[in-house]
Amino acid sequence: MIEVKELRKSFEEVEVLKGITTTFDTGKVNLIIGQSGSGKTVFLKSLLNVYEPSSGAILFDGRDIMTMSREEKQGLRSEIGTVFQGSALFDSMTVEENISFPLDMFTNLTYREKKRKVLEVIGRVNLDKANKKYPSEISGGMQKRVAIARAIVNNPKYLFCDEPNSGLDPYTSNVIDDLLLEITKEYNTTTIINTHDMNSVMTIGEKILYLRLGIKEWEGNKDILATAKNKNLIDFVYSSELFKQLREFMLENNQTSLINDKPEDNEKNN
Ligand SMILES: Nc1ncnc2c1ncn2[C@@H]1O[C@H](COP(=O)(O)OP(=O)(O)OP(=O)(O)O)[C@@H](O)[C@H]1O
Repeated sequence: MIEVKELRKSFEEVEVLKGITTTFDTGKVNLIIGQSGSGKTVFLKSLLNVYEPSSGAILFDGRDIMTMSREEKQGLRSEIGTVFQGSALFDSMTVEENISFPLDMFTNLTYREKKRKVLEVIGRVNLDKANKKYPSEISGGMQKRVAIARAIVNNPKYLFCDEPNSGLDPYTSNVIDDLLLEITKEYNTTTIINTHDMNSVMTIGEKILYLRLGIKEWEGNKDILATAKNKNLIDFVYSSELFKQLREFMLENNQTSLINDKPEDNEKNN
């Protein structure tokens, strides 16, 4: 679980994050959404301590990153898996070598132990036939799966993904979404994903945090999204004609979720 309390981040005179308080539960997929410039990347980078927050608290299962020693931060770093935009793979390394990288960096495992773990996650993301290939020899969707395999190879407690669907076709995006949801359950990770993909929001958004101008404008989940009353949120999520019509259809048919779950009554800040 990650708890965020009154998080603020300024760059010189400009305050980008204006006191965000929220909780991300273990074993859940948490999505951060919002218009360009709303502060999603600064928020994610603050959680990862790439940016030092100006004030507030960020607790990783009770451990406040703001008061940790350098060694404690390094220890925490080994518990975090990341999937960044563009997959960020090493071009000169094979799929297998790319995936082994965090084990080489953060563990003292033997070659055989690393190999076993790498082959296990390669199987998990269905890349068995690609392990000796280089990133340039595989598709964008496969590269994303390599990045996900690399993020989970060291059994992280926390999984951070920045725009995991960017540049992918809708079918491949669904494959990646399904994989991230399954992995979150199997590895019991606290998963936090920055996304612009409204399909992801409606299918895997177990928790959705909507940022606007650096504040938490709304939080909820995919099941209560269609009935949310926050106008800014509605304008943002249902800005495309297709999603607008889908929302109207769902409301008319009293079906607030794409999946037939019962909506939970936990909408806040609407
Ligand atoms: N290193 C930085 N120094 C100064 N200002 C920054 C820095 N990084 C981001 N900002 C500012 O913070 C604001 C939020 O930027 P951020 O990148 O977090 O937006 P975003 O919601 O992730 O946008 P997008 O969806 O386009 O990626 C912007 O006004 C941006 O100019």
